[in-house]
Amino acid sequence: MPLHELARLILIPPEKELTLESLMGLLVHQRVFAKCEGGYLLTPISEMMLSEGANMGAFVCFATEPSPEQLLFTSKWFKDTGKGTVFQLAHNGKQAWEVLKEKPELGNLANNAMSSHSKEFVRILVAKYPEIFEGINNLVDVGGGTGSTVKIIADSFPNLRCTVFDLPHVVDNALNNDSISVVGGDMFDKIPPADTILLKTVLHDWSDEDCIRILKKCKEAIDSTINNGKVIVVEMVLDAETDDSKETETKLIYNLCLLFFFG
Ligand SMILES: C[S@@+](CC[C@H](N)C(=O)[O-])C[C@H]1O[C@@H](n2cnc3c(N)ncnc32)[C@H](O)[C@@H]1O
Repeated sequence: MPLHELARLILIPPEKELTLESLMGLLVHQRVFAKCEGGYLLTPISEMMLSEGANMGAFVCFATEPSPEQLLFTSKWFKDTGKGTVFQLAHNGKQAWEVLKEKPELGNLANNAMSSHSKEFVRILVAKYPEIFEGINNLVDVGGGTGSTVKIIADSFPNLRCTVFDLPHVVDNALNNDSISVVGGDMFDKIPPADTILLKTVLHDWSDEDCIRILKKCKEAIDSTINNGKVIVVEMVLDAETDDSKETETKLIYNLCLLFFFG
């Protein structure tokens, strides 16, 4: 795409086109775009930010909000011997989930980031590892956000009854349809009963002690009369066909986000 066309599409006034060109130069240097004779091309990095597929753009928006200067706390955090996260240091000790509740616009960014992650990675999960879901009747996706993950699972396995379980203000925005139940609550109190519990990109947010508390609640939720009950833990899905640089960038963006929000 030529520069002037790009400027026109993203509503940059002509007097700022020169600055846009400098910015594009920097982004070309960082391999976010490539330069060709007629203008600029997408690279594997910018392809990841297209709205279809693994839209890491939503992740970048989340990781750089509410304000980049908070990243300055990272240096302080490394030197600090306290137990909190970078995010807590920048927010008077409050945990990320509390602040996401208090600031709905930031909460929406977080939910969109997770949802875009799910759309790509759960699609790979159900296509490449269908055996994980075979033989199960009902599944609760704990910390399932607004339900993108269970939607893909329910569409792929129509006989499976799926529930999305998350904090009440999060599931308020969840998809609600015949194949999916929506339950609001706190996983540290009680998880709805099921024969299978899914924890996708949830445990990494918590300390070892908290993970043990969550896993004990999962065990309580699985009916003891079922002998094939299970907990499925998904942290990272790798697709053998995925371009190496894409995979590296995905991990980088993801890990930066984790470092900042969850320590
Ligand atoms: C990193 S997100 C993962 C979302 C989703 N599993 C996914 O992969 O798209 C973690 C989720 O845990 C939820 N969560 C945090 N504390 C929770 C709690 N005490 N009980 C239930 N869900 C909680 C958050 O609201 C958020 O949706």
